[in-house]
Amino acid sequence: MILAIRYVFASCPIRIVALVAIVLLQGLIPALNVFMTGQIINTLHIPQISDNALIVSIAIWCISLLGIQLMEPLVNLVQGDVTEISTRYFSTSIMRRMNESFSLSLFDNKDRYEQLEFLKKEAAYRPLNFIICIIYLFRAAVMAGSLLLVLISYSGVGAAICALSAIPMIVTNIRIQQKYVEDLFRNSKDAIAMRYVYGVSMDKSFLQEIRLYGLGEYLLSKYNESAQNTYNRMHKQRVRAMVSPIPAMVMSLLILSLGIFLFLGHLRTSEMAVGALVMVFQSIVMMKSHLDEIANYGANLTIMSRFFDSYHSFMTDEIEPVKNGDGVLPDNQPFSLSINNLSFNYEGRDDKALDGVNLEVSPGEKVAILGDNGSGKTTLIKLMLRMYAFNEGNVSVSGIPLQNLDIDDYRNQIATVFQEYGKYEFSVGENIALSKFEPEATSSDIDALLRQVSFPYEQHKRLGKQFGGDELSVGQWQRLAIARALFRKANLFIFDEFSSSLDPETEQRLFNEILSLNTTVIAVTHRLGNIKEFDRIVVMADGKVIENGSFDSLLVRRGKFFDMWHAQFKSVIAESA
Ligand SMILES: Nc1ncnc2c1ncn2[C@@H]1O[C@H](COP(=O)(O)OP(=O)(O)OP(=O)(O)O)[C@@H](O)[C@H]1O
Repeated sequence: MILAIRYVFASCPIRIVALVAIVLLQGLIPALNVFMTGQIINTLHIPQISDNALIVSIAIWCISLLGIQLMEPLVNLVQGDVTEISTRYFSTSIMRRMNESFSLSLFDNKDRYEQLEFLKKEAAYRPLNFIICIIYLFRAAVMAGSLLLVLISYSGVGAAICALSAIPMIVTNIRIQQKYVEDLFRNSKDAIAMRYVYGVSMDKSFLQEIRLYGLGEYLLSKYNESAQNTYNRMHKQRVRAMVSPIPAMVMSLLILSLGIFLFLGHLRTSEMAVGALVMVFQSIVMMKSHLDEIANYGANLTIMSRFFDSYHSFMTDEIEPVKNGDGVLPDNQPFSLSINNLSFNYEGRDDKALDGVNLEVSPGEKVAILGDNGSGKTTLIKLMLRMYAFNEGNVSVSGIPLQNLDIDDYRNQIATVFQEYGKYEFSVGENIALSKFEPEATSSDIDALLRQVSFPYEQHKRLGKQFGGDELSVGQWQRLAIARALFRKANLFIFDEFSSSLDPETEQRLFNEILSLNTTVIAVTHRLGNIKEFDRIVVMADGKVIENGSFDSLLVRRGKFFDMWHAQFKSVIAESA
């Protein structure tokens, strides 16, 4: 809880102090109003009281009433600002923390992945709930406290016992909420399944298959199954939440009755106006209702603290295994690569994705990497890009060990088209130049690239239906990803299945253009149409390099590459034979 308050306070300290002050005032005004009611009733019975004193008391009573009405919109105003600033603070802190990470390891650790999903989902509303809850709790505490003070002036012991009557309910509510959180956590597997299936049934990329295979009912039944599990467990929990506070309620009521009894005893022996007696009862009822609020909000806060625990651990734990170095590579010189005995297995997996890989690439060389699915091609690329830490073998770039390089500087000199490239629903130009795109300036470089990849829209065209823009075909998105890579003046080009959705003509042309670049090129590909144009071909299987040589030398060898070539060009070879 302290942690949560600390983080929320750090998000906008000045406004929070202002909010606390306003809420404090808001909490005190009703007690002032009640107190003034008592004063007015009491003074009415004093014969020598002047009209002026009565008018002052009534004026204060009226002002306090006006205060009660005015405070609410003021609290809403400041509270609204605080919640928005605070929500932005948490979301941007999480985004910044993500940016601090160099690698992809976050997503391979099961616990971290779940934590990220949790934070992603909850960051949008948990700080907001917490602030509202804690403000209401604070206000209820101030209101109850100030009413208690009013009551103490009539009977200290009676007031104390009335206040104590809230304790059984506070304890019981907190216990119930803790149990609720545990159950919710146990439910989270079903909750994740529900969210996933719901997401799939609304996701455009699944829609064709859902229609074609008639998956709608199947998804519905999967959703219902998880929803039913959740319902069964949570319903039991809700029934328990309804029944289990009854003993605490009875006990609270008994303690309260004792307090009232003491009050009555005290009031019977003192000279008190009937009106003041009514006021005391009204104060007890109001205090009781605020004490109940404290019990509810206090219990709700225990649910929310899980978000802040998780946030704290995400923000402070050592989660990045890749260490940055300070080595800088010279500009405008194609990189060479030297990979020695490199082995790697993903977190949580015993089998090796890479197993003793050796590979030398000279500056400016064009190398194609081939291999069956799952043979380790993409993993090798990811390791070259420093997306994972490794501790078996080594990789050097232009003579400098990878782990000694400044990662940002190194990556700035590399252009890549990933197998899973980004489809940014920004403008066409932004998709190419990303952070360097200036909407006001039309860059001739971007226009030239759009022509180079034969892209049909101009650079200011907005993309993405949800932003009122156009939708692209898969191949058009891929052309944009290629243009994005070509925009960088890189010393190493890495392409992982970059042409899978291109039409043959565009593929042929872009392949040739890329191969004519004065830079080192490494291309993972399954398409062998242009393979002859590469200086060298590397074939991988089971995480190992099994063949490495020129096109002609590998054909002569009659190994895996020979089989691949024949499998792809069987009919052409047969015709020409
Ligand atoms: N993030 C990951 N976590 C765990 N295992 C992974 C991960 N990514 C890949 N693997 C495993 O590593 C092995 C190599 O995968 P990789 O993606 O490098 O193959 P690939 O040769 O690029 O395959 P493809 O031709 O299908 O793209 C596979 O067994 C795969 O299951």
